[in-house]
Amino acid sequence: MTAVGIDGIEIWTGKLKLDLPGTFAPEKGDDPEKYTKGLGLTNSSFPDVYEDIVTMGANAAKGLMDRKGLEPEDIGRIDVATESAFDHSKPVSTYIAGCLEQVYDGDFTHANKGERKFACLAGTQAIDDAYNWIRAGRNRDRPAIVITTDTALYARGDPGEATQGAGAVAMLIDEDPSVVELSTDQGYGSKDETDFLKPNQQFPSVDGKRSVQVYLSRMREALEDYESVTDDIELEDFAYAPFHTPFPGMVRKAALLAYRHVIRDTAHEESLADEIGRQPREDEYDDREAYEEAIRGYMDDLKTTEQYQTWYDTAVEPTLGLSREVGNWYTSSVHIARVSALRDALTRDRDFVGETLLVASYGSGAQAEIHAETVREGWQAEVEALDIDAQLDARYDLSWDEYEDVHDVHEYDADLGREVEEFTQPDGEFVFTGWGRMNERQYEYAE
Ligand SMILES: CC(=O)CC(=O)SCCNC(=O)CCNC(=O)[C@H](O)C(C)(C)COP(=O)(O)OP(=O)(O)OC[C@H]1O[C@@H](n2cnc3c(N)ncnc32)[C@H](O)[C@@H]1OP(=O)(O)O
Repeated sequence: MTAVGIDGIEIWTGKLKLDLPGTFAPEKGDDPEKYTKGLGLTNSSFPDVYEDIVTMGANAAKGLMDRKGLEPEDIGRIDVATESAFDHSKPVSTYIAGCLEQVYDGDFTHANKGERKFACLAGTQAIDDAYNWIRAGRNRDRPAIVITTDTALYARGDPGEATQGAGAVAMLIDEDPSVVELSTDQGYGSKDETDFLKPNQQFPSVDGKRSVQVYLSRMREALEDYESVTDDIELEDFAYAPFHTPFPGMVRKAALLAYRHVIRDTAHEESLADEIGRQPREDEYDDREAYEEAIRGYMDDLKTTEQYQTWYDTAVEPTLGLSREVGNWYTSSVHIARVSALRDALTRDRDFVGETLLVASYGSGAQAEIHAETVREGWQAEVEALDIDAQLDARYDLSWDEYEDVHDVHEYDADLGREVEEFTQPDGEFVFTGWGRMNERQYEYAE
């Protein structure tokens, strides 16, 4: 079977940044370490006044097409995953295709376009759709572009305000890919949950603490479902485990839970037994409460062991590099975790072809999905081509007052009563220019 997977990746960050420990924490009266150590975040990216989900997505897609030498006629499909859409009918992919048609000869008339929604999981689902379309032989030898793009903003004063972010990732899905091949095996954990939602409103209604528990429960189910279609997972089989990362502290919790699950009844559990005992088994306890108490105690001990720390530092910590610098990018979040892992492998000059990643995606509402990806010949050149470090360095550092203005600019219903000037100069990129006669958003390419 011909390999199908990710052939190229491009990232676009919002061009502004908010320093969480330095600017946000003092205004909130918080200890800066709540951000750096607790949540695990240093900065959040924000969109400048002329940026939105369309400009960020189109800029990422243009970067990808230029680097891969592609024209519109080469692309068979454009899918956008977002939970920040501003239009209930016209998909964001049509706005993005319209942008791209301004700068390329030819058009995307022939391309199938769509928009995927399942909170942060939608990007992974859009990759699945493209994979299935290629596997079904309906692609006429053409690749798909999958774009994940979000402005992850929360209402001012919501606890989620600490975990905002904005950016986009464009990925080329093709046969014989140069970055990773996707596995056919997948595991799901899916339930109707009311933890994070936006019923006809821009900013989410969030039960933050519950959303953390829902994330962990769906992940555990997805892991069990994945194991039901594959052999039991062996820790040694995976070089990295990129998770959906709303904030790195969330992944710290998920990784510990996954590790405990995976090592049960293995030599790893035995080798820890002298130090922290064996894992509690439910049938050894009178009731569920006592069992859960024992599990919590075991987890507290487990996270301090050298064995666990070594695995975490090798397979998980390196996936959090970009997230710490940009915050939550919703649909893009697991995809920048994958890129962070690949960048770590590059830094370490790892002999990486044929190694495997265990990728764990999640969307509120709620569903988790787990699958494996195998690193392909060519990954190195693709990762070396990314210019995300330069983009991060060039971000404008917002003061508190400027942050308040930027939040208002991007809030649909806020009435500032004055113009807010842009903080950066557009340079060879798509920009938002205003509204048209049917209230559509309009864009231009700024040379
Ligand atoms: C949204 C998605 O993308 C989908 C999902 O993944 S859902 C799962 C994640 N949920 C979200 O991201 C929802 C949006 N976020 C939120 O609602 C909130 O930011 C939150 C609930 C995650 C945290 O809110 P909070 O109440 O302000 O923070 P709080 O729990 O007090 O502190 C955060 C962490 O910092 C730690 N901390 C606090 N002060 C600290 C300090 N001075 N030093 C070190 N650590 C500190 C806390 O102990 C806590 O860590 P643990 O959970 O490991 O104990």
